[in-house]
Amino acid sequence: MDIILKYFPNLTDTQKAQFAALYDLYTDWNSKINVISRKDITNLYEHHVLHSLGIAKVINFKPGTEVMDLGTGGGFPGIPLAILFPDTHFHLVDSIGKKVRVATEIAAAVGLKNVTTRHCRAEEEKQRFDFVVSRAVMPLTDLLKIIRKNISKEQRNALPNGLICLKGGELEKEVFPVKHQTLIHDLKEDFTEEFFETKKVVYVTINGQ
Ligand SMILES: C[S@@+](CC[C@H](N)C(=O)[O-])C[C@H]1O[C@@H](n2cnc3c(N)ncnc32)[C@H](O)[C@@H]1O
Repeated sequence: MDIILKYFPNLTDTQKAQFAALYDLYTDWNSKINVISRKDITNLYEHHVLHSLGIAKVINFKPGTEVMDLGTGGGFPGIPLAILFPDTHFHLVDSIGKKVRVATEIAAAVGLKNVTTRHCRAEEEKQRFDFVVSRAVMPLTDLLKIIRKNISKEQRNALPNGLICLKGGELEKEVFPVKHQTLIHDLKEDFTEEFFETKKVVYVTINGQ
């Protein structure tokens, strides 16, 4: 938990309590339904919570922003972002029902009013959003095909609407075929821990329909 305060020192007491509650909640739910690698649970704050918050180093969502987390699993990056941005709405989607249940239960347990969840394939989700976020789900070009229908035309943030995903390692081959305007942000510039050495945030601008 200290690592969250190290990089996000201005949290309210409510946010601190919500982040602190995640450890016991994920430890308990993960023992029943696997949403993160069991041996990685002790690294929850660094590898999962802080990694998810890496998106906040690229964009500060304005109040009223609508975001979909595609392939949220047990709630990453959606739940940590929903704690950090209480005035932004996060819609968490996953095709595996029991994982969605974990995300739903944890969001309710920490009292998040800005989160909705849905058990479906993202291909079936027709709602529109300002941004889609995603971590460890599918290659960039496949994500772009699915979410084109979901990005709204209306702009309300400093950055144009689009896709923001967390990626690791060698990205050249994945980004090269993407025809849209793309920005790659190295998380090692923000977070000094070795885990972030190869971690990146990829932001792709999408012209909404
Ligand atoms: C490796 S997990 C990552 C989960 C979470 N984003 C995280 O970082 O912990 C990939 C998730 O994407 C989901 N997924 C894959 N394709 C999907 C699709 N077309 N629609 C919705 N969810 C999908 C899977 O069910 C799985 O839960």
